[in-house]
Amino acid sequence: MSEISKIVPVDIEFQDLNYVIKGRSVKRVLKSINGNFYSGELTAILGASGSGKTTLLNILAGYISTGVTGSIKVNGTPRNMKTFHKLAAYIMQDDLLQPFLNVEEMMMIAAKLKLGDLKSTEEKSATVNEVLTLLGLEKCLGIRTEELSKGQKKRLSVALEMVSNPPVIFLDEPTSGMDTVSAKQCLNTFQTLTKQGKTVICTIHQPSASMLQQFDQVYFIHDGLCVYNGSMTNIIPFLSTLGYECPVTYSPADYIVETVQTVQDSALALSEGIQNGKTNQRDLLKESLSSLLPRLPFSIDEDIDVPIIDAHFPTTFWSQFYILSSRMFLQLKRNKMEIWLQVFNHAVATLIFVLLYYGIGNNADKIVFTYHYFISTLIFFLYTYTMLPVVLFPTELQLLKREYFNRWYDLKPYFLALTLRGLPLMVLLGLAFTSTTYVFTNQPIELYRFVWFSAVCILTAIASEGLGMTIGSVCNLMNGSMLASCIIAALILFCIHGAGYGSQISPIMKVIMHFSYLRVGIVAISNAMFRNRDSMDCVDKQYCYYQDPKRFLQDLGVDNTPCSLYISCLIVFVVVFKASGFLALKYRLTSEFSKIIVNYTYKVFRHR
Ligand SMILES: Nc1ncnc2c1ncn2[C@@H]1O[C@H](COP(=O)(O)OP(=O)(O)OP(=O)(O)O)[C@@H](O)[C@H]1O
Repeated sequence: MSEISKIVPVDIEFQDLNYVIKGRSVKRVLKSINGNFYSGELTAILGASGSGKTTLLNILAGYISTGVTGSIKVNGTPRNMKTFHKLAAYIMQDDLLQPFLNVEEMMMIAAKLKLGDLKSTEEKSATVNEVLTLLGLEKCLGIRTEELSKGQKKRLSVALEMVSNPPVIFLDEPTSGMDTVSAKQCLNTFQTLTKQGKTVICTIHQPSASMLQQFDQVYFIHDGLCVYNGSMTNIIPFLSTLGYECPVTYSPADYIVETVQTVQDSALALSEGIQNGKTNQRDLLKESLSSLLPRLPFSIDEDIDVPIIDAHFPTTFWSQFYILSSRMFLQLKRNKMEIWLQVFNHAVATLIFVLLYYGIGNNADKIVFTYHYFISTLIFFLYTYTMLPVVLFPTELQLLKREYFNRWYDLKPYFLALTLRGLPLMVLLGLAFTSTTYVFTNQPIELYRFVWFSAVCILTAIASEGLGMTIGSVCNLMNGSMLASCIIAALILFCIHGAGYGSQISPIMKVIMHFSYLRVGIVAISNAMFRNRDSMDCVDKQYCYYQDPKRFLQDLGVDNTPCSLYISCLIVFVVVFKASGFLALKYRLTSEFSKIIVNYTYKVFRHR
């Protein structure tokens, strides 16, 4: 028997399921609903927009847990999320696929991450081919994901999860945006999966009558209540018993949705008639066939066919890191546009800096301009590397969501791979920028000064990337851009405050200013570049105040602290911002983590 046809039947049952959102007002999205979804069946959750379909799917898949009460059972035993995660795959509505990779590469990466280190490459390749053939994608092997049609993309999303052969598949509106033919093809695919004994549950928005015939079970929701639960063929008799006659020209599904919205109290009547989902108007034949399949309780790990190596994941930390790094570097290599844009950005900036500050480096009359050059350089690195993740990370998050939620890998190896991905280009372009501008602005040709200067610039860039990642993880593009601009402005203000009047800066203000890593950077650069230096060139030596650059350092309020201390301080900033980026990402992706923070904050304020 082939790998993917070995399946354990999984039934899902939920009772008295409530979901309450506590925002500005309390909203009860699901109201004590009940239901049973069976293995080997294709189930649709239906209802008007805003009725609660996605919410129910999210709760059943375990994507939402805060604010949920009621019981969810898997094969008769209470759902254990740790085990259930290994049984189920969740394909979200706005699932994005990794760009710049072809179908075969995507599938092999999924296989490497999901099938673990215990299976050979040949075995993984065989599974990939089998899944692709099953989902009708065998001819798309070399096609890049962005060139696939909407239907092919959705099938690829399913194929990626199918690699580990999950017995339960949740899909949020898998046919939205497709024409009827593609939508029916997609549903045919899901029917094929149910024939292997899988439990396939999806939400569907406005399905055609012929599409509905493909479902074994339909579950209608209206305003958080279940208004029908059973087979399509039993809808009309059920409605009839409650006094609602569906006209012959009407699709029963449209009739239910319209009736509950337009006829007063009909939703309550239907909900009572179906006991809010407790009753299931199933086909008797299916019921008796389904009862023949043995159901195992899923309380122990041995029930699952996926090897578990790293407590929760099929592969070790370093395998995950290696696979993810390889994928990221392959994508970076193919994303020529991103590389060229960064090269262009640095080249234009270099040109502007050279034109603005050409040859001034040893000129005491122009020492203020030299200082401007240092500050502008830091601002360039701050701005570029903060804004890049703020702009790009919200999309990256969408890509990350499905893979992380479906337990392909842990966040730590992903974050490490992501951090290292941009580093070579950042260092290369950064050094090209600093060395060119350093030479053309005529700074002292002394290795240690150049090394300090470049080190501060690169560390500023890395810290800024961490800052940008933190903002990009918790904010969307618009809010993130605004927040980043405010933070950048504050960092610059604290950096340049009191320049020229250094002796007048109060000691407290000096301490506060060091919370801006830009300030730490500029102090480090000023020290490295102006201290222990020969007299600078002057046009008029008699009135050349800054001939000894030490005076300039005094006016800037820069004391004699060793440069290495400032570099250490910058490294601390790098660590803090990277850690905050990681925590922000975890907060965004893990509802449990968000819950811990919310509870902790609540406790702190309650005890005050
Ligand atoms: N985070 C949230 N905050 C406030 N209200 C929410 C939140 N999530 C969902 N809701 C509300 O819960 C209700 C159900 O939302 P849900 O997304 O489940 O509907 P749906 O039936 O899937 O709709 P659609 O077909 O348009 O996607 C809606 O009224 C929605 O406004």
